[in-house]
Order: sequence, then C-alpha cells, then structure tokens
Amino acid sequence: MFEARQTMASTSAGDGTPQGAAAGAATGGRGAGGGEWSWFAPPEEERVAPPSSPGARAASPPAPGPYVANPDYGRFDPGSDAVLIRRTLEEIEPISQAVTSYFYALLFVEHPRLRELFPASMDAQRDRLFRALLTAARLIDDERVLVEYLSHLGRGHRKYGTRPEHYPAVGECLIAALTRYAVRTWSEEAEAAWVRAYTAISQIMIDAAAEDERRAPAWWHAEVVSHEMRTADIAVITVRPDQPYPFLAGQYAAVETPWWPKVWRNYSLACAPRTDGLLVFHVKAVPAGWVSGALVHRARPGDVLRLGPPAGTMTVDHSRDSGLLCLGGSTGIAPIKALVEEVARYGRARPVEVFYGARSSHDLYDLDTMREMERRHPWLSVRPVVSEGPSDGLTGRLPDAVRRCGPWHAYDGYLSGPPGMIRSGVDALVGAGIPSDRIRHDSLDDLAVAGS
Ligand SMILES: NC(=O)C1=CN([C@@H]2O[C@H](COP(=O)(O)OP(=O)(O)OC[C@H]3O[C@@H](n4cnc5c(N)ncnc54)[C@H](O)[C@@H]3O)[C@@H](O)[C@H]2O)C=CC1
Repeated sequence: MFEARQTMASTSAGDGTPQGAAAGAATGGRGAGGGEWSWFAPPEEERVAPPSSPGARAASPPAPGPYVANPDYGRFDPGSDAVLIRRTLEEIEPISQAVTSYFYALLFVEHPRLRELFPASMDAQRDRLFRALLTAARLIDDERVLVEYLSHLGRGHRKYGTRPEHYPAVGECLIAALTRYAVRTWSEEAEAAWVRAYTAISQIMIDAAAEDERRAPAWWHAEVVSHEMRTADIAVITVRPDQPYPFLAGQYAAVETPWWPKVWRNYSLACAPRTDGLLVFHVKAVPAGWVSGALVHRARPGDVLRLGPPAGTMTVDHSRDSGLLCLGGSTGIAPIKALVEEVARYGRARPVEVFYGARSSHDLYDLDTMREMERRHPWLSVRPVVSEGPSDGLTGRLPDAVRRCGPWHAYDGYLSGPPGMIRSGVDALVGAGIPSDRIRHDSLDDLAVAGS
C-alpha cells in the first residue's frame, strides 16, 4: 500500500540492526520548525558527517533559502483530502489514547524489530504520534510550513535509527488503527486520502533525512567536562562534543543520558557558539523527570551524553535594528543568555532588555552572571522579577512585571520558560504593541516535555 523511495543511504550496522540500537542505545512562536514529536521514538529534537562516514566536516547552520515547491506535497489534494483527514482526526481525538495504544501494539506485533527503536517505557511516547498527526493536519493547507515541519521531523528522526523501510510499516498500522476506531468518518475515500497524505508525509521526511545525512551526523557524543550545582535542583552542565556542533544562539538540543537509553529531552543551549566548541546547559530536576533528574543528580565529569541536532528558531535576526525584549523564567534564562552573548559577539549594539523571573530570589541562580554581563555591556539591562517573597528588583509574575514597564512596541520579543509564562507573556507583548510575527519562543508542545 505504501511505497517509500529508498533515498536515504543505509545507516545500518551491517547486520540490519538500526544504527541507534547498534550504538548502544526537534518555533519560535511561528508554528512549525521548532517542535519534534517523534513517530518512532521519544521526543526531543545538525552538521558534520554521519558516524558512518567519519571524514566529512561540519557545515554551517542552515540559512533559509528560497522556497521551492515540494514534489511530494503534490501527491495529495490539500483541498478535499484535508477535509477528510480532519474529519477523521476530529472523530478520534477524544479516544486518541485507545487509537495510539492499538497502533503501537499492532506495530510491535507485526514488526517486532521496530520495538528496539523505542525506549523500554512507552509512557511518554503514546500521544506523540497523535500530536504529530494533529500538527500535520493543522498545517496541511500550508505547503511551505508543512514541508518545513516534516523536514525537521525527518532530520530529527535520524538519531532514533529510523530508516526509509520503517515508514510503510508505520503507515499500514496507522491505517489499521484508524479503520478500527474512526467508524463514523471512515470510508474508501477517507482511506485513499490518508494513504496519499501519509505517503507524501513520509516521503518528505525520508528525503529531508537523506539530504541531512550528507552533511550532518545523526547525533553527537558529548562528554561532561563540568557539572556545577547552582541550587538544590538546578545544575549548569558544560559538555564537549566529539565533533563540531554548529548551532545558532537561542537554539536547543535533544539530550539522551546513558541512564535512560532512547529517552530524549530538549534543553536550550545556554551559550552562543564558542571558540573552544564547548556547550552549556542549565538543567532543573523536575519531579518524575527521568532525564533532568539524571543530569542534575547523577551526571559527573567524564560521563558521555548523546545530543541530537540543534533546533529552534528563537534566534537573533541580525538584519533588524530593533531592540530585544527578553523574558527568561527560571532555567528559561539559558537561551536568553545565549542571545545576549550573540548580540555582544556580533558587535552591533542593540538595546537588550532582560526580565529574569523566578519564584524567589534564591531561585535566580544565574543573576550574578547576568549582572556581570550588564556591567560589561552598556546596551544591556537586566531586571530580576520575583513572584514570591522579598525582591531586590521587581515583584509579581514575569509577564505582569514586563507589562508595567515599557513602552515595548519598538522591540522584538523573545520568551523562554514554562509554557504558562510563555502564553501569558505573548499576550503581554502583543498587548504592548509588538506584532506576533516579531515574537519568538520555542514550540509549546516541545516545552511540555522539555526539561522532564
Ligand atoms: N526554551 C525555553 O522556552 C525553555 C523553557 N524552559 C522551561 O522553563 C521551565 C522552568 O520551570 P520552573 O523552574 O518550574 O518555573 P517557575 O514556575 O519557577 O516560573 C518561572 C517564572 O515564570 C513565571 N510563571 C510561571 N508560570 C506562569 C504562568 N502560568 N503565567 C505567568 N507567569 C508564570 C513565574 O512568575 C516566574 O517568574 C520548565 O518548564 C522548562 O521546561 C527551560 C529552559 C528553556
């Protein structure tokens, strides 16, 4: 039923074992591009040779090029197919857990070898397929954004060991699950629309992965070189990647620890690219957070992590002169710090206003460093905001504090922190006159799992 062009060069270990298994084992406020919801493995979403071709060198972070219509998108009819697909999705949304459970059960029974691409516990995995489908369905009329989203998804899937031949298996199990559960809206036409859409979706992902494989590894190994506890549950961790890791200030990386194989979580990079190639992460251990707990309480210098490719569009647009209004809540200060370093590095002074929020003064674990940067850069202002207890600076919730200052209409907005803060922060900035296309943050769906 499904055909996938075998365009992705094989990354198998030679015995048919997916690469990830053999080795031992991701918008800024702009919709697609920032999120990574894996179809094959847990979430968390590039540029050197794949481990299978060690000679290739690092390329630059991708620059946006002119958009060229994607031939795979043309395989289905975004008009009538989109209507049928959305109808099915609406029907199964309330029973999505049953649909995804059935889907994975079928996939692992019919294709047992695919099980090794997934982590032992599927808890965090179950709704990801459905979220990816919902996102694809939401974007289906917008070829450019959809292709960008799926390409990002396809590239991000390389670190799971996904290969082109896996896609038809997933497609068949998906159709079987929909046939069983979408009883009201399913029909021959609906099935044909889903087959066309899935074929186009998977081909776009496969092609993007193949293209990426020519210039970037599927993942990087990175050795912990320093681990500093800043509070009882926040650590600043510096790592050295085994190959150059080209990224842009403000981006994030998926991280896998040796203690939870195949469980990936996103963390923002807390620095701009450095000459020594080191990367810094700020990690808060959250309750039931497997990866964050391991990174904060278990990781030590010498431990080796795996990193997925950099992702995210919360980056500095150097073509603009406007100031940067940055809201960093708790460990959300990490990418904001990277943005400040980037503005300093670029050498063209632009006003940068940082509001750094936390529950208590004690939780402002990076305030001294931010203050030190403020002393060095006259264009930078840092204002701490504390929501509970005494404060040397502003009080209340971060978005409220920002609302009380201003005016901000001449600024571009950057937000990083808990999803609730981002939501109300966006409202505050739009209310202060910043158009939404000048506000950047990471995908809220990604943040829901980030840091856990
Ligand atoms: N790229 C990004 O967006 C990053 C996001 N994070 C996220 O930051 C979060 C840190 O969590 P915590 O330390 O528990 O934050 P927290 O609960 O201590 O809150 C931090 C700040 O956000 C404000 N805030 C929290 N909820 C709010 C709401 N509903 N409305 C308005 N303001 C709100 C608080 O007033 C405080 O100033 C994690 O969820 C993590 O995933 C962390 C790093 C990067």
